[in-house]
Amino acid sequence: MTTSERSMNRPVGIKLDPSKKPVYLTKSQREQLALHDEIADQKRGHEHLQVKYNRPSSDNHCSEKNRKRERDRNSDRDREKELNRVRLENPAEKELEAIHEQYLGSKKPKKRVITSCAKLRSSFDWENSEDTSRDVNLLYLNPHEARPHFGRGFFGGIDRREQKKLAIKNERKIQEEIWKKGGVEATAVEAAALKKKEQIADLYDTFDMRVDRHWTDKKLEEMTERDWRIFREDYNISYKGSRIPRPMRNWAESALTTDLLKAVERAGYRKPSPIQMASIPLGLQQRDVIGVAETGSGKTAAFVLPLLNYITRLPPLSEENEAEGPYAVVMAPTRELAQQIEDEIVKFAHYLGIKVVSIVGGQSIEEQGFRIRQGCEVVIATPGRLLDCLERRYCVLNQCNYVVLDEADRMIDMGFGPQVVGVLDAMPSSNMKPKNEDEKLDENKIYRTTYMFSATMPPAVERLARNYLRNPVVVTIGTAGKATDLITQHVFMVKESEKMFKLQRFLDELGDKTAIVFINSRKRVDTVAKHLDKAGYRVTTLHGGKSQEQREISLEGFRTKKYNVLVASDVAGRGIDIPDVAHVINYDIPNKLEAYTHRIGRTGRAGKTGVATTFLTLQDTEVFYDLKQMLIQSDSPVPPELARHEASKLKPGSIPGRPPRRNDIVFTH
Ligand SMILES: Nc1ncnc2c1ncn2[C@@H]1O[C@H](COP(=O)(O)OP(=O)(O)OP(=O)(O)O)[C@@H](O)[C@H]1O
Repeated sequence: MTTSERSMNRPVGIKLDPSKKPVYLTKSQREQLALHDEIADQKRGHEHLQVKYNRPSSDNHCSEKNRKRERDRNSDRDREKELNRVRLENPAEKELEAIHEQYLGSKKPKKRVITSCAKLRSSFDWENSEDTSRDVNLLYLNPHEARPHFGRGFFGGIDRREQKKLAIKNERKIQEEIWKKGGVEATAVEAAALKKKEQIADLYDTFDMRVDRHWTDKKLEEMTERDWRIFREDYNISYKGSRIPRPMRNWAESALTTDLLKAVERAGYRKPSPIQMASIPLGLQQRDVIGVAETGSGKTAAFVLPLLNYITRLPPLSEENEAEGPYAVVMAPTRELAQQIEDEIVKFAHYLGIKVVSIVGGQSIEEQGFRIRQGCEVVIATPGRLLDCLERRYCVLNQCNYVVLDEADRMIDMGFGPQVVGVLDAMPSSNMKPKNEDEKLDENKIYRTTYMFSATMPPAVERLARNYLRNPVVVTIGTAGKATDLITQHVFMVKESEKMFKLQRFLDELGDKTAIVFINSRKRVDTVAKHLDKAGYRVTTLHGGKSQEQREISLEGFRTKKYNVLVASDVAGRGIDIPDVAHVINYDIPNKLEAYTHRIGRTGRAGKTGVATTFLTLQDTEVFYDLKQMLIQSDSPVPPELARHEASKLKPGSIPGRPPRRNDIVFTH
């Protein structure tokens, strides 16, 4: 290009005349000049190309248009930059800009931050038509279409059975092609794996996605994951733990021995209760279990049956090993409960011919020691007395690998924690399960199995469990700590002086039914019982201040309905199973709500309904909050005096005058 040609196209304001002296150009003028020349060159080149190929193709035409647009945009941007620069050289403009920046923020473009996510995001610049996967895989060729199959057991109209089958068919085809191309043959393992997958896919034909049958109509092998989920929901069973075996749906499906199943039938237990369904299979696999279920829901059989099943696996006691102690130990907080568990074990061990000994306070320790040394498979004990026996060497636990802590929280609450730990430490530790929860247990090996059961599980028990249980499974039926829905709860706000009169009114309505009246202190138990006795009621008492013999006579008299009112302290609050108690009356409310749950649980047992009445005074503020929550939770009426009392609105231990937190502040205009 000649100089004259160039000068003709110069931008306005920059004129060059070669005949005149050289002109000084500023930097910006030089830049402008260079840009102009560059644009002119490109334009010419393009015109040249167009002439060469005569007519531009539509694509070329498009891209040329785009390029032109891009060039225009660039020159606009340059012009704007230049204008800004000139403007900012002016001090007044500079000041204006600074003020603008101060109040309205900088106009400078923000640097774009590329997040790590954005870096990884891939963008494909190929088109659908370029996708080659459809040549190889039929699945892509015929993408699955949703068809109107609603109401026929398919999810969202998708026939998963067909989908699964097609997927495995294609997988086999592709795999075979790969083998063919590579000139190799499938190994037996690979072929078997493919075949197995096909078989699994075929199974979809018979069940799984179909919801036409309820789980109760299905055989065990037909149960799908979904059925098991519904089953657990139906019985309110929830688990916490790993590698959990399936619950049992009925006795026939359990792995209990025939003798035990016969004993279950003999006891009249037609169907297992939810806690039994969930925890018996766990016990049979020697898993450690923490079982939390409502009062009267059959927890005793839930630990007794796996315990007896375990004993049947061991050699019968002989002269050689009977001095080594029992095979299993059950600990319970009270003597009455220990004796009740003994009865339950004897009931289920009917066809096994095993010996059970109970070791509780109030009886001769020497005699108890003698009975153990004579040989027994199971010992039921209160922790204090058992530790005493162990320390005096009346008995040893050299071959005991099965331990049950019934009402574990109560034992800790009563201060028996050290004794429980002492007994656990006296057991052989060589058979503890591996700490690693992924390690599979050897079915033929004997491990130490620990069971903990209660209707309530406060944190102190969880601490004990952490130290002595290995990878336990926590089985909860319903809501932990909640009273069973079979009990109708009433709470009355009364004055202390009104209690006796009101109690008598309730007892008058009993007829031939039975009632337990709970009172917080032994002394008051005796006083109230005396009063009722004088008034002509058939009353007996039970508390820790009575001799063992008196306690047994009282309980037996109440069981046989010789007496229809039992006035008792908390000794009778836990575990005691007396059928058909119609009414539980809390003459005094216990100072902990867990005790309340257990006390009222003496009624409404084994599927029967019951009534619980509680007298509350204005001095019992300690439990107001928890009691109100409990009543609300179980849809029971809350007396208005309790509902509006300040103590029922604030959890004990929380600070009423706490300054409001940031989130609590409400701004008003
Ligand atoms: N599967 C069953 N079928 C029928 N009755 C049962 C079944 N399981 C337990 N029972 C009966 O239910 C009653 C309560 O059982 P159990 O004493 O074991 O309850 P629990 O859960 O231990 O109660 P608590 O928490 O008060 O100790 C007992 O009389 C028992 O015989």
